[in-house]
Amino acid sequence: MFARSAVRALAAPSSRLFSSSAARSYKVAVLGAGGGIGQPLSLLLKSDPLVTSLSLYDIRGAPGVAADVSHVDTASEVKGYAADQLDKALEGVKVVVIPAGVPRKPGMSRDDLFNTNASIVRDLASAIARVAPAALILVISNPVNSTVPIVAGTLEKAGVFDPAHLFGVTTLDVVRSARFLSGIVGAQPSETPVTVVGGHSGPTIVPLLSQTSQGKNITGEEYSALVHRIQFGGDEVVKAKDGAGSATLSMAYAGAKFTNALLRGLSGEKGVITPTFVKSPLFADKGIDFFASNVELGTNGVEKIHPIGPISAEEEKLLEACLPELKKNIEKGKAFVA
Ligand SMILES: NC(=O)C1=CN([C@@H]2O[C@H](COP(=O)(O)OP(=O)(O)OC[C@H]3O[C@@H](n4cnc5c(N)ncnc54)[C@H](O)[C@@H]3O)[C@@H](O)[C@H]2O)C=CC1
Ligand SMILES: O=C([O-])CC(=O)C(=O)O
Repeated sequence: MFARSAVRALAAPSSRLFSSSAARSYKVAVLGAGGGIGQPLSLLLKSDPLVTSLSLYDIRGAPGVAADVSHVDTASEVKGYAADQLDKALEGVKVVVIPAGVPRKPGMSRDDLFNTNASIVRDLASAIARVAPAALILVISNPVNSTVPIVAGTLEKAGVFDPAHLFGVTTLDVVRSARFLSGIVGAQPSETPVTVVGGHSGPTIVPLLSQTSQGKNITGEEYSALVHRIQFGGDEVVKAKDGAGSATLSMAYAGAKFTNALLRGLSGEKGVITPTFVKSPLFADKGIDFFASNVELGTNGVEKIHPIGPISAEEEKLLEACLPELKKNIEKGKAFVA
């Protein structure tokens, strides 16, 4: 994000986090903008040159966040909306990012958030279906394995579901994998990208280290420890925050990174490929119709869902453990909407 020269960094808001070769620009809404993720995410989106207009909504605090963020010296417009202004916040929006909902406390699983977050996400999806049915929707709220099917089901009921427009944001797993692997092999994280497939909770997070030149030689205990750290990176933060919530800053970074990738794809940039949790044919024969894998992002959102490719025997085992859990999470989300 920050260039080596401080002067250049201040003068040029575009950065490594936000690459942009495109001339188009977009109105983006953040629902849950007052929260731990929502605030830094709104700040980062204000710095993204592809975002022309930011619409910040929360049941509390969004106008204040908007006033604050609006002073950042990039050209985009920022408006904040109070609890009773959801429809207004969604007017004319191209992309909606949803970090609304409660986070974990120590001892909780992501699934323990279902009872609170399922209805929050459903109600927001209903409003999107009504006001901005063509918007692309990025779901951050946990449990992602269930909230994405809830949004899909809600849009389906309203007759406006477009599978190319709905994404579960699993970028934090990708960010963590690159960072943790880089630390082990002593390289830059940009040199250690890892494709992460499956879902977004514990054993459903499947990093494909064998597909990377830097990761494929990691074996034995070191391999097991790295996979465990990637799968349970969220717990590491929940524990360290000791009751004050879960990952917010790294998630805001990951959310802004994924949003920028999506906007670049929408703008016509070719070859924008990143893992994300989408309606997917890859394991549909096993009754699993949402799955994270590499997805090419294009002018209409999902352009192409890539197969997972060749994987190691260990990764076959990880996938075996992932699928039944993921299926259960997806079915729980579907049942909630049905
Ligand atoms: N996908 C991922 O990788 C990650 C997902 N998360 C999830 O993101 C969610 C948010 O986490 P935090 O920002 O830390 O929580 P937070 O509690 O700090 O913020 C949540 C915000 O949502 C707002 N909110 C609640 N109901 C709402 C509604 N109906 N409409 C609009 N806003 C509403 C709250 O007022 C609050 O400002 C959690 O579910 C958490 O588990 C967190 C980290 C990573
Ligand atoms: O762990 C949590 O609850 C938040 C999250 O999804 C993550 O940090 O990956």
